[in-house]
Amino acid sequence: MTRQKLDVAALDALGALAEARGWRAARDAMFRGEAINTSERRAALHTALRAGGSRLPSPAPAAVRAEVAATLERMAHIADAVETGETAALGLPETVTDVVHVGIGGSDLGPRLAVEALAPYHTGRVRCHFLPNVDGDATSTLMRRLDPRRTLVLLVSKSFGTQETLLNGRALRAWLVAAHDGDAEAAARHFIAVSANVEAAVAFGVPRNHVLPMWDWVGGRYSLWSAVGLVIALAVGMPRFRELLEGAAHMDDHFREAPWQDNLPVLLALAGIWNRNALGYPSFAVIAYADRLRELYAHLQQVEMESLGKRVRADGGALADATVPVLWGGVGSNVQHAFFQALHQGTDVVPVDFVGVVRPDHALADNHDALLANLLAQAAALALGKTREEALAEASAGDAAAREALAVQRTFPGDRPSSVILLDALTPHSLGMLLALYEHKVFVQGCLWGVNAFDQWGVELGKTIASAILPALDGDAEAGAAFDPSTRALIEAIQARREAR
Ligand SMILES: O=P(O)(O)OC[C@H]1O[C@H](O)[C@H](O)[C@@H](O)[C@@H]1O
Repeated sequence: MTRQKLDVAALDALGALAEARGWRAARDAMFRGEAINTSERRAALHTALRAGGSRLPSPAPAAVRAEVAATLERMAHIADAVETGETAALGLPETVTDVVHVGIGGSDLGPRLAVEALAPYHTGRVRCHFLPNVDGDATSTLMRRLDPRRTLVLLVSKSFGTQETLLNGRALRAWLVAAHDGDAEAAARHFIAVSANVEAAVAFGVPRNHVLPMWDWVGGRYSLWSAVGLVIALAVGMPRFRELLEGAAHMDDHFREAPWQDNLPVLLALAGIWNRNALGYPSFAVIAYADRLRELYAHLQQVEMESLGKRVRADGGALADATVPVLWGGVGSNVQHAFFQALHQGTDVVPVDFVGVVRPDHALADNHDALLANLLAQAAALALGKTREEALAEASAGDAAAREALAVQRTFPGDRPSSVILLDALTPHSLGMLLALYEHKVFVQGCLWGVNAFDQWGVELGKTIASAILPALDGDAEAGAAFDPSTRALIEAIQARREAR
């Protein structure tokens, strides 16, 4: 259900634009596995990861499908072993009570969202913990709280070169080696790695048969469907993980079959393009009225902003239009009591996607009705607003001038766009559909803007500078001298305060 500021003529014009830009041919090229990520000369075949759940024949290369099936089998062995307590047979610790998933960005956000969203489906065999950040606070807290002998560590990194993940991995390795009285081989049994860089994982010390592959044709932010999602399978069991894949595959089928007029990802994409380029709205909010989807907006920040945060076209040419709006969000109804004031009466219009769930997984019907009523009310209030006359009719106290002044404060402009996405229930299947919906929305927008939605060069520069800063922070004066005056001053300030302790 949408309340977008688009009339039929505008929608038709946008649809015609999508057709002229060849969105269908581009989509088919993606599903076939053509190298549509041109700057890295790679395919973007995340859809092949879930093709087993599709009703349509998969156009992905047979070799890709075979690797996907084989990896799913390996994941199933591990998940089943954890569920039945027969881990020792796979060379894993005899008892596993806790799983620590170490990974950041795409190797964190999607899996973490899914594990939280599917809480009612958890088998209860293991507790899952996530360690994305390099901040040692969380790492040391986990090492204090968990029993190393019963902990399984998943090192998840497509590149196996990510600083945060490797530092946390090394800290956990030292913790496990100490718990095994210096026996590195015994400690290695506690690790499983997921990476496209298998050799680096082996060099780190993960036994080769504990390394699950991913591939250069899966982008990090599209990777929860791969072995990167092993933690999901450990939390909910492999059959539920396959239901998640199936849900995504059903959205893939819809995306492949439906004409643009009925195609949900295309329609979401067109509404977004209209809001950004025709109406000039600089941001866009995703508000889930479901606590278990509290990380949805964070996952979508990466899916949308890393994919479409580009300032040149895929061919290097200049862009005609602005691209991705700033995506932000939170959980309703909490955020109504925080930032909704600005959404209703602020000077910037912020289009909103409201995501709700019709049937809850609990028996507190009154709570759930109130939750849904709030969702519906906010979408209506944004759209309809309140006129000055209505506000004036409500203002009873004071003289005419005071009532008039109050009425102005209490006027809502309305005419603020939103879409409402309702899931029948929050299940592995519907979650899969929801996440694939946004993936394909991004694909269509990338196609219309002419940008490569599958690379992310913009994250490199900061990483390079951080590596260069490390020796300077450690006191290498020569390294420090190479930086700009602000960075130099900050390094010196940090050093001075360290010495002052
Ligand atoms: O999975 P990894 O190779 O460790 O990468 C983790 C993340 O790091 C990078 O900075 C990229 O911006 C992300 O797209 C990626 O998901």
